[in-house]
Amino acid sequence: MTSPTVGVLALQGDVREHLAALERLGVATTRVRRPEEVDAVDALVVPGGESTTMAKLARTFGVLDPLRKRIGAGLPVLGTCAGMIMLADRVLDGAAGQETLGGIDMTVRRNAFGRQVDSFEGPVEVAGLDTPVHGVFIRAPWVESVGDGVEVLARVDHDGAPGGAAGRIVAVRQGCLMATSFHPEVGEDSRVHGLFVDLVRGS
Ligand SMILES: NC(=O)CC[C@H](N)C(=O)O
Repeated sequence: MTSPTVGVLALQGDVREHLAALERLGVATTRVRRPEEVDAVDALVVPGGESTTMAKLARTFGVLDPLRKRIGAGLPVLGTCAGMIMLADRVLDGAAGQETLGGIDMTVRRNAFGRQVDSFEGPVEVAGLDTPVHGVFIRAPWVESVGDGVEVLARVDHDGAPGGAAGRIVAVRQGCLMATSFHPEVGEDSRVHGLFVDLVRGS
């Protein structure tokens, strides 16, 4: 796919920052809020925000099931922070009855980095990038466990230092689904979005 249109799920969260990051890469973008808009995109970003609110709004706006269907049919999706939770097949410490879109065979722990350190920043080495990105973690989840088909792209130590093999999983990929615990849309560095756009173009 040479010139894909990438949608940003625009129910709640930091939609504008994702649109800006994609536009810096020269990608055509659009906001997705209604069922007919779900069908109009070649790929989707699910932003950071609040996953329980986002899931409820997705149900209310009638896009939860259409999105699940498209993800099942191979729609490439990047989820960041709350968006990572939305892409998880299993959630720990979720709200009662919390729904997700699912798609990535992983168990995500919501608000995992704890209340004291619930926001921190630091360098994150991401597979496929030459130098670390500046990771911004805001009440971030981590990935507790992944299935066999899931590639781990990044880990950090609990305190936010680069984690190596022992660190917590903060970025993953399964097929054309990608998720990060941190917010790559904050700041001017669009390289994580670039990795996603490469996936979209290759799909
Ligand atoms: N910055 C974020 O997206 C935070 C995610 C939030 N803690 C949630 O559970 O949805």
